[in-house]
Amino acid sequence: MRLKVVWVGKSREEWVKDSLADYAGRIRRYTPLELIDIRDEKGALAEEMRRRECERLEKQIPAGATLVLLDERGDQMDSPGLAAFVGKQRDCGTGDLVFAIGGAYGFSDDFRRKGRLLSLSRMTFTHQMVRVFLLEQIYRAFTILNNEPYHH
Ligand SMILES: C[S@@+](CC[C@H](N)C(=O)[O-])C[C@H]1O[C@@H](n2cnc3c(N)ncnc32)[C@H](O)[C@@H]1O
Repeated sequence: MRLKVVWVGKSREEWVKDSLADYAGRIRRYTPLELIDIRDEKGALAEEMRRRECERLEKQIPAGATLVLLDERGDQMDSPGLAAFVGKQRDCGTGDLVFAIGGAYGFSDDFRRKGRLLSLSRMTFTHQMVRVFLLEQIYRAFTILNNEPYHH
C-alpha cells in the first residue's frame, strides 16, 4: 500500500518542516509515503478559492484510491481505531491510501462528498498544525499495528 498525504500551501514554519521530516522518515520504515503540497489560492472569494484548490487536490488522487479528508466536522476515531483502519486498507489490497488536508478555507462541498471525513477534534486547527498531528497519528498507527512500544 502506498500512502500519500496531500495538502494546500507550503509548510513555512521551521518547526512544522522539521516535524514533518521526522515523522515522514519514521512512517517510511513501514510503507512508501509521498507528501505533496499544492498551490494555495489568494485574492478571490472564499468559495472560488476552495473550488480551485479542491480541483488541484483532486488531480493528486490516483484512480481507485481510498480517500480520507481531514475535516473538523468529520467522524472521530481514537488511535487504535485509526490503526485498525490503516491495517484494514493495507491488508485488503488497497493500492493507494490518500489523506487530504484543506487550505485556510477548507474544502468545497463537492470535494467533501468524495471521501471519508476524519476529524481530529471538534476544534479548528491551522492547516499547518494538522499536517504534523496527522503524520504523528499515522506513525502511531503503524507502531500499534507492529506491536511496538510507542502507544501506551
Ligand atoms: C483552518 S482549517 C479550515 C477551516 C474551515 N472552517 C473549514 O471549513 O474546513 C484548514 C484545514 O485544516 C484541517 N483541519 C483543521 N482542524 C481540523 C480538525 N479538528 N480535524 C481535522 N482536520 C482539521 C482541515 O483539513 C481544514 O480544511
